[in-house]
Amino acid sequence: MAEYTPMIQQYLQVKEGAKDAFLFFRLGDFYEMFFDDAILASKELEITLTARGGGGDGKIPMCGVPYHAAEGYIQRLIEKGYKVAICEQLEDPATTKGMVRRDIVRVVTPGTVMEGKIISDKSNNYLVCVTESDGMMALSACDLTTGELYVTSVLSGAEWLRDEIGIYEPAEVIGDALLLDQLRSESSLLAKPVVYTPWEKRDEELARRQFGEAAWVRLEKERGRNLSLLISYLSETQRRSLAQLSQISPYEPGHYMILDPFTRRNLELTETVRERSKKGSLLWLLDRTETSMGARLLRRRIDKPLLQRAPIERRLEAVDYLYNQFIMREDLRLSLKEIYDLERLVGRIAFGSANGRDMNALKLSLAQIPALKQLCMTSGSATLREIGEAMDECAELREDIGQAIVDEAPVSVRDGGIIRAGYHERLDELREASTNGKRWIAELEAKERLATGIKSLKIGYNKIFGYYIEITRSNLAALPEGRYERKQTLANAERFVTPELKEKEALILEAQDKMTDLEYSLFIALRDRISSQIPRLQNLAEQVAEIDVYQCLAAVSAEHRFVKPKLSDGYDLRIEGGRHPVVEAVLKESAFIANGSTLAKEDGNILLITGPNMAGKSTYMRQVALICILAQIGCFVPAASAEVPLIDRIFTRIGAADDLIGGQSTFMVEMADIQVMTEKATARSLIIIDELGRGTSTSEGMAIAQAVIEYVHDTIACKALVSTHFHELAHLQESLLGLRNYSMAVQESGDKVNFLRKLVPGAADSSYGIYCARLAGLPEGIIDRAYGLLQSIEQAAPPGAAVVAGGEVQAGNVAPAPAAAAQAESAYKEAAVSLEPNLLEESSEVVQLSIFGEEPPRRGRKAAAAAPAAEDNPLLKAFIASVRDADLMNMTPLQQMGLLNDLKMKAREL
Ligand SMILES: Nc1ncnc2c1ncn2[C@@H]1O[C@H](COP(=O)(O)OP(=O)(O)OP(=O)(O)O)[C@@H](O)[C@H]1O
Repeated sequence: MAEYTPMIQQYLQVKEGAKDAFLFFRLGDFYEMFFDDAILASKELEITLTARGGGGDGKIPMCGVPYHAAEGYIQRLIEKGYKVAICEQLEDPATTKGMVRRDIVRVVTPGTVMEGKIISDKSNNYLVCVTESDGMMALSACDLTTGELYVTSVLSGAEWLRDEIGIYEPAEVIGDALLLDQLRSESSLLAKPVVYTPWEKRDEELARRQFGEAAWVRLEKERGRNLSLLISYLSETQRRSLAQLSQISPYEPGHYMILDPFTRRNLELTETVRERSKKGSLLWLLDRTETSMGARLLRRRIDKPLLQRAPIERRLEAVDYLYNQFIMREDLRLSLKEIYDLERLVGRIAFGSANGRDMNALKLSLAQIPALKQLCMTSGSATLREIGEAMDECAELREDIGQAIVDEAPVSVRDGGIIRAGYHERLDELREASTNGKRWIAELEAKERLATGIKSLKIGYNKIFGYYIEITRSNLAALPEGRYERKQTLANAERFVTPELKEKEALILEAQDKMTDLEYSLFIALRDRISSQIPRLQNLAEQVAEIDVYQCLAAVSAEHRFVKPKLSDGYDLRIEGGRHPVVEAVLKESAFIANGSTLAKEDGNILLITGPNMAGKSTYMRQVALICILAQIGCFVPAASAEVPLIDRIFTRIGAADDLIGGQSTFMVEMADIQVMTEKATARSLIIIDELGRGTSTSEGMAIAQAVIEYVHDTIACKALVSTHFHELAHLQESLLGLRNYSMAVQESGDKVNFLRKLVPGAADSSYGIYCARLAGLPEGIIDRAYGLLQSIEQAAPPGAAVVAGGEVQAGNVAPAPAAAAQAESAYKEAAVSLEPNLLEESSEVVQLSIFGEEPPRRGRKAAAAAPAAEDNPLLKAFIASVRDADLMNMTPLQQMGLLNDLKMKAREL
């Protein structure tokens, strides 16, 4: 094989260090890409693919982008989830003999990008690092644009890692390869695509230097290991100072409520299930923050409700005070409005990309601090006073910027015009020289016009020829011969110079060069001074964000008539007049029907909710969860009154969110989730299950539902809201002391059904499914046929077969007729005798149901009568034995399901 040219060899050598990234290889005014990089980049960026000789066999694919426009192309690749390594020329080609040295100066990755569309004002851009050793797992989450760095650890647990990552919604995850493989297989759970980068290298020395010895020694071992891995990755990709990462924020997972990704999505905390948009989410309702930092903090708080009483009370105290202080809220708002994104400004200062405008934005923001501080310190809230007292105004930084930078600073920091007059003596002198020179030139122009009598004579300037005297062709005849030296001929003019003019030009240009250099170095010195104060500015940013969140939560609470929740010491949850905050907000004025909730040891901690489709069951269950979350983030809650305990974890199985997961059946996902729930839920958890057991056949679904409810009741003993279409489960209220039947009331009038959205005691007895199907616009043909079939089933069943035959709700009768278990059972027995042959299979499944639990909910008489005597049939004997020996109480629902399936297969052979 022929040898590559030295340049291509250099390229290949550099590319070795950036195998998983596009290599932007600087060649003069372009960044070029070669080989496969070029082929892929030309597709992704829609730029022309060419080829060049470079030694080797055949031509090398190549494409490129101009260096001044590279930023846009890099952003596009990052948004598509790629990485870009930028390779610069490290020597000036003009002064270098032979090949210029080139090397990678930075690798831009989705988790480390500093600018562009991917960086949204109101959310963080996290790089997450995961590690595991000696049975401990650690996770750190770092946002380079704001300088936030969180780290935590637990005893190893795959679900924990999944839940924790779900909270950060990172753009990129790095760390132990094995962990990453696991996470990758679950990445459909995350809201946005993630780039995974296995990374094993650690640099503890660097990490110690970065965070300081004092902070380092306090870190738990696995956390330290994790951060030294993170720092090694950052230093290899960023290759510059990371002054914004000055403080580590370690936290204990046990201090926060746990919300798995399903639950966060089901409850629509930060985005809606269907559109995945912020609009319609809890965050959307709550976000009245005035600053970007406030918006991000609010989001973090929603993502991590607290589990400890004292900090919740502290937050509630501030919200409570501001709730009634409209004028104070307004004053705070006006001040906050003027504050720019301090965290991101600080990020840019540390990164070295801040310009004069950023400095001014910092100055203007700092100018608001004294007023903000004063408002807090004189407030009637202890929390706000504490924040106010701790606020460092950073006044000298504001003055420093004010003295140095002009009010209307240019975008570029290299072209001058950025430093204020009077700031630096030498700069003023140079400016004077340059201004004098320019004045001299203006005078020369006037003088020469007079001397030559050419009125259109003008003195111009361009970068190539410098200053020149320009005379139009028509006036050339009037110019005395030899007055100027000819320099350049244009189509309709001649350009001239004089030695005097060139002399002045040299002076002016020299002054200008020196001026821009000096301005640049003065600016950098200022930026460095500010950079050394980053931790102070970061603290301030945090305080501003916190104040912003309090005014925001108070404003929303006041506007939507929320009340202060009482945190109960014990176990009980009592909500009066609870509302779903978002559904209420989108419904027209006071159309939302409030409902209370009592989940208490004495009054029942499981609500089994039946009711027709569309009746408001899901809304109700979500509202209870949201009220708990709101209370634990330190916000008022949508209710007439609320006493809530500290919930350690919320599990939800609601609605259509699971349909989003590819590959697995809804039912299997539900079962797997319930399996996690049985393992992780504690007595302090809240479980919400919508339409439990819906993904399988009626009888099996019902069996599973009952088994799960019994397990929650007997073993976990936590609070639970369970909705079901299986009205037959109502009988559980008799055997389970802690379970209460409730239903969503409806009112029938004629052939119309009114959804009253009112939770009433007792079970419902109809699903009004066909009615809802009509509301959804199904063709009348289908609706009529369905009613016809329903009627034939009803006729098959004798009067009173409420379970099968539908409701007894009378017009004007709010509460549904109680479908008591005894009544339902006898109705079912009657119905089973006279069922159509094609419905017999259904009834035989009921028989299998009966062998499932120790206390069968009901038996189908017909099938029972047809059963052969066991002693005549060895198969039946074995069948009965496997039922008898099954240790139901020690089985997970999944195992129970397996058993049921087994029995079903055996039953077929009988
Ligand atoms: N308390 C309420 N007050 C007023 N409107 C409500 C209330 N609860 C629910 N709604 C409205 O009723 C609609 C249906 O509610 P929801 O989805 O909770 O019903 P559901 O009983 O869970 O139905 P399905 O069983 O079909 O899922 C909601 O979109 C909402 O607009």
